[in-house]
Amino acid sequence: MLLSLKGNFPPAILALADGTVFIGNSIGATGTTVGEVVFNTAITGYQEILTDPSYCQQIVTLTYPHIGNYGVNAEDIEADKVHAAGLIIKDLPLLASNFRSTETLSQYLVREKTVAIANIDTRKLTRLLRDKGAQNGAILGLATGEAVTQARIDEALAAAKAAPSMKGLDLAQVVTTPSTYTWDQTEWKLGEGYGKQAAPRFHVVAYDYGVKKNILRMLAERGCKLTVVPAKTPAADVLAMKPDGVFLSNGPGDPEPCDYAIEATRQIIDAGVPTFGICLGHQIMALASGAKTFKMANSHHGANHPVKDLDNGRVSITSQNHGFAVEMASLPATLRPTHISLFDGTLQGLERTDKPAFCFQGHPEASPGPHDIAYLFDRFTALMEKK
Ligand SMILES: NC(=O)CC[C@H](N)C(=O)O
Repeated sequence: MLLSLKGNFPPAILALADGTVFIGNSIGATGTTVGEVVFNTAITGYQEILTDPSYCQQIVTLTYPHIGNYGVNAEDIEADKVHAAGLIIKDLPLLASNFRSTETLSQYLVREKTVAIANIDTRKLTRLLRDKGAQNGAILGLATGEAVTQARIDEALAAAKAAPSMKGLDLAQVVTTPSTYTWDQTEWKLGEGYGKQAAPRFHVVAYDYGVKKNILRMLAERGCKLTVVPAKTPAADVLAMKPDGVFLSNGPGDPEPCDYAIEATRQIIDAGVPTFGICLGHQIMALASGAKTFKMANSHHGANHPVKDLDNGRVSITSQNHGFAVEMASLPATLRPTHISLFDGTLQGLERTDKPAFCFQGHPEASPGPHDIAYLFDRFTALMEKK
């Protein structure tokens, strides 16, 4: 039997901007955190989710009830630190058991200074978020010996209400790398760990708007030598490197205020360089091509989202993490829809009809999630090959 750790952890308060309050236990750092509360339906991959830079200023609720059961390790990371603003779970199992585990989830959260709450009704919270749409929240992780008082609840409510709206926030420039670096790590293999790219066939410049490491690994695995550049690098600097292709990464926040990225992407695509964008990169490519984006009422976060390839009717189960989307009705003649979500019909993939450029809203790099749509990375190398 998995024993709940209730009682061994100090209390924590979760308050939503609409006034809803949940009382649970603090399983991470002591203190207050605020952010947009979203729910993710993946059943594994909590460490990849916590470290995904696209979760900057978002508090993640995991709908799967047992989180922490296989511990954490030094390898399953998508960035060098936790980026999620906080974590909400139902049950933290007493035992963390896995041959790769080096630490428990709780120890990791404390070390990463991440505020987290357990032992709340995550089903109730998820239904509320689904019915009312995205909203801000705050978690107060109390210290041992501290009690939940009306004053602390009011403090949490005030923090939730004061949190900034995700709409209009440019967070790519907050999480991007401060300087250019090269990347040669390839995909993880059982018994071997991560590999090293030895014989590159292509030089790809990757714009880092909050890039997940597994994207870089999957590109390196396919023969790409990577130069990762800061989000605000001008197109001229990138074109001067004479890349075979340019990659536009995932990232947090609203794509619309990222005018520097939209302008650079326009110039790179105009120059005819093969270009591939994922998630925020997909939205930026769409904006650079004349389409519009909008904030979704129900964002997509999970590892089980069906997406249809409109060219062949094939359905892939995909990993998703976005709160904005490209408006189908806004597509100019030069943008062709290639994929749609079978959950809500929203746009999932686009291709330029006049240039070698395409993009995807979900996450072909998975991490966590299924690998069904990894073929998009091969499509990118094929585009560079052709060129
Ligand atoms: N994972 C991402 O790149 C997310 C893109 C964007 N921040 C959104 O929420 O839609």
